[in-house]
Amino acid sequence: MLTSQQLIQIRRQLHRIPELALEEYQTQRYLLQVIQNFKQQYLQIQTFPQLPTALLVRVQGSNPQKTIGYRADMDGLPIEEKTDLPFASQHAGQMHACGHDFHMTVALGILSYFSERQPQDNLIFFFQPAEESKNGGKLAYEQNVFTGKWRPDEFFALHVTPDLPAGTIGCRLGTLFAGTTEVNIDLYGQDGHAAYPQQANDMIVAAAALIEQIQTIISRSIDPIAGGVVTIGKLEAGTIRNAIAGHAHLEGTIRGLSQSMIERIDQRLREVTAGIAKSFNAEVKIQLNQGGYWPVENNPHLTAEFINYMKENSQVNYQNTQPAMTGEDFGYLLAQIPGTMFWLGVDDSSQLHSATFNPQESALRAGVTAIVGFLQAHMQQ
Ligand SMILES: CC(=O)N[C@@H](CCC[C@H](N)C(=O)O)C(=O)O
Repeated sequence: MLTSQQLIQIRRQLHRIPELALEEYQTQRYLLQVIQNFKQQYLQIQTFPQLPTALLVRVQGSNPQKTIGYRADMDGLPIEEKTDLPFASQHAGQMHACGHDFHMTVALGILSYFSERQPQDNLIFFFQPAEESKNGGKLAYEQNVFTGKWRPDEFFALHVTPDLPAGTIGCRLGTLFAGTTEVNIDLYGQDGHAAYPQQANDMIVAAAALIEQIQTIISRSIDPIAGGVVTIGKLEAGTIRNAIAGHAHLEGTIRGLSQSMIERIDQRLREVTAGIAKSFNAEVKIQLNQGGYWPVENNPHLTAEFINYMKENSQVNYQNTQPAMTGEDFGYLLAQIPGTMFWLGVDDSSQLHSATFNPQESALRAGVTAIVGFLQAHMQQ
């Protein structure tokens, strides 16, 4: 079984080599290298030409009643790391700023344990590409990655959170994470000289008006108790100070804790964008894409069992958590296969997706121990 020091070394190596969605080749090679050092007797490894960076590892159970899936996402983010850590990202402009290096390391820790102590039930570890964008979970499901003996009956996964003490497990019955819609908007007007605005149609001004209007969707169009989010995270327009921009491109994300909330916000965003396009005499192209980012709905039965185990185990620090507006394409997988998503605390003052995110590595061992314990107890149910 991997020692605490080995877990830290693995996490640091993964942290050095973040790769973007569907480009996780080096990450996959490294995972395979680590797994080759485990006892192979009960293991089977599968890769897929249709989703080449994905990786499935199956552990044959001794007396299987079911097949339990455990998923860890693999991709990093297009963020330039600013931590100054000795093991900081070696890939310019890319960073494991969402803790997927932790997710993979904890999965390897659990896998190493069960490679040496054959589990009663079968286990399937799904190392999933493309969680941050391009919905790798949905792609895997639709491309029949989980067929025959590779289909789990249940699925579990964690996400790290800087908001809980290191090693704390957090979870809740019901909805854990929001569903999200990816937003792409292009506004087209007339470019021209900065000195002659009357002869042009300025898309920077139109984009500014649109962004202001978008802020009214949450404050004026939806039930404040229900909650929702629209964030425009990227705006591109113009080339130089003395030219009027004829094109603006906006990217953002919508979040809601229910499908109906997401649809309501989607609809208002379309209406507001059409209104701005009309008032600025602009052409507009709007693309709203939910993909696999469905609300993460925990299965009542499995999640109650998970929470009870964590609460009753004196070695585990457990906290009930509120629903979060983060998204996850594990929501899509949980809509197909029952299961539970939960948090692992990593105690940091920087948030997820921050260039200074620096999770506490003591959470690795605590996470492995808590999850191995739960899986063992769950197999005896
Ligand atoms: C945990 C986390 O941060 N997940 C991502 C999921 C991406 C959602 C989707 N691509 C979008 O941008 O809407 C998140 O941003 O919450």
